[in-house]
Amino acid sequence: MTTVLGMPRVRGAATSMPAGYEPPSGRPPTDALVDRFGRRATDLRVSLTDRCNLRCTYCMPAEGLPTQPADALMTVSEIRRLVGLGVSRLGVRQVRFTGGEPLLRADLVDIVAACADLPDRPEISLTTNAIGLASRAEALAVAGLDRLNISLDSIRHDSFARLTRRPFLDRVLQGIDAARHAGLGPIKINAVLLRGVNDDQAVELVDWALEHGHQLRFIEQMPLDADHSWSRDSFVTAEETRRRLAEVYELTPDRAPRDGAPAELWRLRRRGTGVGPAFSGTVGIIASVTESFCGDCRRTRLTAEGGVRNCLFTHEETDLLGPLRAGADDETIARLWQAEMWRKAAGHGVNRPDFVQPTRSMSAIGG
Ligand SMILES: Nc1nc2c(ncn2[C@@H]2O[C@H](COP(=O)(O)OP(=O)(O)OP(=O)(O)O)[C@@H](O)[C@H]2O)c(=O)[nH]1
Ligand SMILES: C[S@@+](CC[C@H](N)C(=O)[O-])C[C@H]1O[C@@H](n2cnc3c(N)ncnc32)[C@H](O)[C@@H]1O
Ligand code: SF4
Ligand code: SF4
Repeated sequence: MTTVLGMPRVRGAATSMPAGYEPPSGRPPTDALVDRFGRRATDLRVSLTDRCNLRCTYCMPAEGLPTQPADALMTVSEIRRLVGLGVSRLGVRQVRFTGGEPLLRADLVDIVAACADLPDRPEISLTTNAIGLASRAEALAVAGLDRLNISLDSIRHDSFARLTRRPFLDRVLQGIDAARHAGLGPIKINAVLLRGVNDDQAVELVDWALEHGHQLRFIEQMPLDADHSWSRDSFVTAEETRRRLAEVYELTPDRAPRDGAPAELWRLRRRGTGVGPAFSGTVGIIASVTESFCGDCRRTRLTAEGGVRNCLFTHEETDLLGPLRAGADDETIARLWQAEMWRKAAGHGVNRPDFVQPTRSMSAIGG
């Protein structure tokens, strides 16, 4: 077992610790965003809004959710201050903007530019549903966006509309094209498979992605939907996804170091004897539930209202925006941020019998 800061590093079995291990209490011992299990958060995910123009069934309810008033959201300068503090004092190296739908922020280009202009500029990425990206991809690239991940669960109009409850597939595809033309590729495409809706479409999604030069990642559905419709017995597991792909492709694990990434990469080779297109490439599988990667977690999150969350599944947050608006200095804010990360749990606990879903759902947390 490797140790960081003299503490055991959690690997693999994310929710269990070595017998007898007592995590230390008290204050974190360095200026980084460390937790009691020796993990160091260098990857900051910033939610820019809790609003969205889709209603994906695994995320939001059909009628939407109450949203925060505009003045409760972090402004461009507040985002720059917190991201800057994370980068200059707390070891953050990567920043990802998410939501809700980050493209709904009219000032998204300004937010990206403000963070790209920081000393020790972090890598800047975006996770989006791509609606409205067609007209903004170029400006985002010029502002300093390094890369982006786009969510797309089906390339069939009927399934897309059923999953997202909106008929906007063409707009998403236009957004993806525009991003590629703006030089924002290679683009990662995130797809959640839902039983009875698109679980029969894994291979066609892979074929489409390979044909267009995108990297597709299948994501296990997590119990973070507002409708609480997730069921342990029916979500599509990584294992099942691999089985479906194996009917058409030979899958071998990619040997590149995973380096804390949620996606496990698999190399694909189409089976057959020269019949059909000879596609090959990689596919990612994000097995958040059945093969969790919490032991290597490098994440810290800011909600759109400036609260720190140490995990997607935590039930608690520490407000940073309130103190910032009240005039707190960088030292005070950094200590609050560190204290929240210090109490991060070993893992998400979804597989434990006493698991309780967080009150906030994915769009409100920032996925
Ligand atoms: N378990 C877990 N899953 C997460 C977390 N953050 C995001 N996800 C899931 O991972 C999926 C992919 O996230 P992305 O926003 O594309 O980011 P990423 O895959 O971490 O980013 P890359 O650096 O591009 O690999 C999301 O759709 C979520 O379902 C997290 O902190 N924990
Ligand atoms: C919450 S969305 C926010 C960004 C943007 N609206 C989008 O959809 O890309 C971020 C990611 O979370 C994923 N997501 C949402 N709910 C999820 C759930 N219950 N389980 C797994 N992934 C989920 C989406 O598929 C998307 O890739
Ligand atoms: S997954 Fe993204 S696009 Fe879909 S409802 Fe949630 S926030 Fe909106
Ligand atoms: S569930 Fe929590 S601990 Fe696990 S990878 Fe996600 S944020 Fe990290």
